[in-house]
Amino acid sequence: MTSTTATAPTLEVRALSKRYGARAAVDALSFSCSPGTVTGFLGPNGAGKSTTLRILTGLAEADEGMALIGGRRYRALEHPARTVGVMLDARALHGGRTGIETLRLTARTLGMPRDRAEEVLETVGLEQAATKRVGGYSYGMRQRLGIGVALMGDPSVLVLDEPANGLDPEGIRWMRRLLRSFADAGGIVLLSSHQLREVEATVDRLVVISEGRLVREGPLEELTAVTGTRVAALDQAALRRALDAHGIAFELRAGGELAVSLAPEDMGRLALREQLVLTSLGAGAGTGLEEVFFALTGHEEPSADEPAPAL
Ligand SMILES: Nc1ncnc2c1ncn2[C@@H]1O[C@H](COP(=O)(O)OP(=O)(O)OP(=O)(O)O)[C@@H](O)[C@H]1O
Repeated sequence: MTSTTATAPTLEVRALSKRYGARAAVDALSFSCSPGTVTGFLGPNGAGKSTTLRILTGLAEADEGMALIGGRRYRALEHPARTVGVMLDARALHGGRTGIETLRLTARTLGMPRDRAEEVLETVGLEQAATKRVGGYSYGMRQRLGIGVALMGDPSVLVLDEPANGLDPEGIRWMRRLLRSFADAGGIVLLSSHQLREVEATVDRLVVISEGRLVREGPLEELTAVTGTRVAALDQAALRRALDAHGIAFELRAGGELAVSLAPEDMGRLALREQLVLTSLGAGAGTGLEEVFFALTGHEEPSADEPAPAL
């Protein structure tokens, strides 16, 4: 989105449902994205991300509810491809055309000036590969070209399905800068991923789904905030009684520790007062990131000393 483009309309998914046979791919899903934001649409494989994005971009019909851009369905937009830039599958690009041919064809289809293709080629960093056939592109190069096709009509909304797939760390940094400046100019970005780590540095909001349903929606910092304390005592029963007596909420966590809604310092004070011998005490009982991870993987978040998944 260029700085001269009018502010983006809001993107809104309202009570959206879609069934395939007996199975609900999307189940009463609602969320929204405002101009100026990059939203990560996260969920494990089969969660319903692609189905939602396909309905949003007019490629599938909802059974119930709706997906709206500026209050309208994609197909009811005056200039859909110039309002919403879409990349659902970069592998679908025609392998026999060169990069520049692909962009020129898209420019012509969308009624954009011919030199827009060169401009976009530069934006996506494919000048060196302009005359090479797309069939010979790496997956990461195809992703760049796919993002170029999405940007062609100078849209105010970008919808990208797994755009980080196949990008190397430099490619991910490039994408982050591109999407950030798009949003800073007032655009909306909605991008899907099945890996929080992959998009953590790129997005500023998360919409997390699992089995077609919303798990969490909100700012990244809020959803990944580390709060509370992990604690264990020599006498766990006495620790639980003390917490109960003070009306302090706790949950049992892996390894027998308790996740307590207190700052570590306050937990330490309480233990001193109650004469409890603590065997472990640490910040980060977590609620946000753990739930996000659990929704994505069905497992708890790896501890800090386990290596994070590679980018
Ligand atoms: N055309 C279809 N026909 C039948 N079932 C489908 C179809 N499209 C999706 N599904 C099913 O709907 C559910 C959601 O799939 P969807 O592709 O939307 O999930 P996803 O979150 O995008 O997953 P992935 O990350 O694997 O692409 C899955 O169980 C999938 O098998």
